[in-house]
Amino acid sequence: MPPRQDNGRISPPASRRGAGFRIHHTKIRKPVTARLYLISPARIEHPSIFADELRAALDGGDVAAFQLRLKDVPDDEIARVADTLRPICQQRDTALIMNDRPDLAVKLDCDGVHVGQDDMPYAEARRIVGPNRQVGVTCKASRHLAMEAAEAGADYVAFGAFFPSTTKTVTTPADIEIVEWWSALMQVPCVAIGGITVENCKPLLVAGVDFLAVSGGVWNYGDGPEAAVRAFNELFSAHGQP
Ligand SMILES: Cc1ncc(COP(=O)(O)OP(=O)(O)O)c(N)n1
Ligand SMILES: Cc1nc(C(=O)O)sc1CCOP(=O)(O)O
Ligand SMILES: [Mg+2]
Repeated sequence: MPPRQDNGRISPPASRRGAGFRIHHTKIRKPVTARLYLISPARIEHPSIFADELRAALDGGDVAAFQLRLKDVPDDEIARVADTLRPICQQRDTALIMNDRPDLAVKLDCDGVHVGQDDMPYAEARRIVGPNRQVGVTCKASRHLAMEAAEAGADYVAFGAFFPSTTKTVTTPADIEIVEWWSALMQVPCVAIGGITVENCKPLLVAGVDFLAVSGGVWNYGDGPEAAVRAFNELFSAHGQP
């Protein structure tokens, strides 16, 4: 059976989902309208409690990717969290992306890895994860870094930070114009990150962003994560309509 093509996303056949180590991984492809790329909190103390929050968030609507971004956490703890959250992501065709660590992306059967400029070069990450997993690269506010990453084969480039973030203090300010420029010229999808909320994201949609990477704007949303995901998706649909 050929893979199902659905709004720019290719899903594995149902018969191959959740059946041990996967050959086909959920892909991040250029979408027709913007999509959400959810970033985890930096610490998850109780995986089973967070699993309920993630389920609720994903019940709010479409989420293209969920990045496990645990900082200063031992590998065995990352493994425990990934093992708890992987089936939730797989069930909903949400790509599970490991932050910083291509080795763990492979070991923990994630769909891809995100690497920053201080983590390792794109080529090294690709060598470790192989051709079937996604590799995304932080390009801050640099056209040059983004062109280099896309040329090298990155599955997406990430620009930011567009707004002040309460999740990460040291960030490079990025201008929305870089998204306008990228989306007008390039086919490789671009992700915007940094302090993005339901309230402030509209200019990024107008600029043609492919994915909004959001942490605080979902987990700290007044009405809860499910309502945040629903509100983002309503904005995406409204923006996609003529
Ligand atoms: C989608 C996405 N974009 C950018 C980043 C930032 O990555 P990096 O610069 O490596 O910083 P840390 O996340 O490792 O603190 C990201 N994680 N995801
Ligand atoms: C992980 C990260 N990287 C950034 C960058 O600018 O590269 S901003 C950021 C934090 C994202 O969380 P929030 O949506 O809560 O601001
Ligand atoms: Mg990093």
